[in-house]
Amino acid sequence: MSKIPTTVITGFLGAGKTTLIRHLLHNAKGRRLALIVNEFGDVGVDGALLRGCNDDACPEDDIVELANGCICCTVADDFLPTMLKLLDRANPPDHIIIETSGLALPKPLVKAFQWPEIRTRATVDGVVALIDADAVAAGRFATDEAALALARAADPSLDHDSPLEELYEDQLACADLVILNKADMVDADALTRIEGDIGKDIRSGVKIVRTDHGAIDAGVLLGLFAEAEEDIDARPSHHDGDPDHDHNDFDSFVVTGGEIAGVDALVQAMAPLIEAHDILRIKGMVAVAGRPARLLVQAVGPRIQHYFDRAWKAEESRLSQLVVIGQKGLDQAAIDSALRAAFA
Ligand SMILES: Nc1nc2c(ncn2[C@@H]2O[C@H](COP(=O)(O)OP(=O)(O)OP(=O)(O)O)[C@@H](O)[C@H]2O)c(=O)[nH]1
Repeated sequence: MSKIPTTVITGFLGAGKTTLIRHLLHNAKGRRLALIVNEFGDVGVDGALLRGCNDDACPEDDIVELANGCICCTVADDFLPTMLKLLDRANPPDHIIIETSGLALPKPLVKAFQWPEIRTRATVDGVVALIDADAVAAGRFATDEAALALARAADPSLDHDSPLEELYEDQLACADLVILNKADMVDADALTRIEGDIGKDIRSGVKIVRTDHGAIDAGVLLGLFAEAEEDIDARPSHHDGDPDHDHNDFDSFVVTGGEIAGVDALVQAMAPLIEAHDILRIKGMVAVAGRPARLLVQAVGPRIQHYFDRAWKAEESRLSQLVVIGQKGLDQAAIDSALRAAFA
């Protein structure tokens, strides 16, 4: 029996993993893909985004959400049963894609493929690290010293050895392919510089590909034949031998309410909050008073994006839910009450 290839997509919060997977679904060239989406927090924004694309190429039933934060901590309870269910299907997928939560260390997940029940039936075709060129160019979780020096000057509290940077380096060190995404937002010189920096953190032979909105050919992304679970020891990690890893350094919570008064009110509430607190990511689905469509909200660092993705369905209640993810110690009460100012 041949093993089902699985691609693990890592990448820091907001790097563009969901966007890349949407592109892949639209360009799967006849491959039957199943997706395992590891949400951070229990509001399935990425799963909803993938399902919400209203396209035949999106395999509604083949999108499985893991909502327990970190795959590596819930391997036995959550990840393994989910994998086995996919593998046991009468008509199993041709390829499985795993979107990690954006705060996940890749290595423990790859290790899960060594479990006897999985090892004989699935293999890690490749670990893909998606890098947010815009964020790295701005010196956020960059190894680039010039950018980092600039960021340091702007922010004396920036810690070079922060878990953010370790996570970034771990994702690169485990990768079989690096995708430098958001290439549209950064000039050519900066891209070349970032590639040089990334080159120091990746294993030899690993290629870097530039993308805009994750637009990469399925033939480049899938079929790397890495069998990553077999050579896991060749992939260094800051957390080798460390059973207690770092996701405890992050906080996440959900702000839930009814309708918001308007899009501007929400943006006005969010922008100063992101600046004042250690917020890495805000995303969610929002009901806007008087509007039949659902508003998707995405903030990555200081950039806030929003668009109406589809009409609310009759059976859905018009609830607004925003997931806030940040460094440990977020002032949840202050953030919650400031966001609530936007509600109708
Ligand atoms: N300009 C630009 N924006 C992008 C690109 N790729 C993604 N984005 C935007 O960046 C935001 C985050 O993208 P997502 O695909 O949700 O990122 P993610 O990695 O899945 O995020 P998490 O799951 O929260 O970690 C969205 O607003 C995207 O529209 C790109 O190449 N260029």
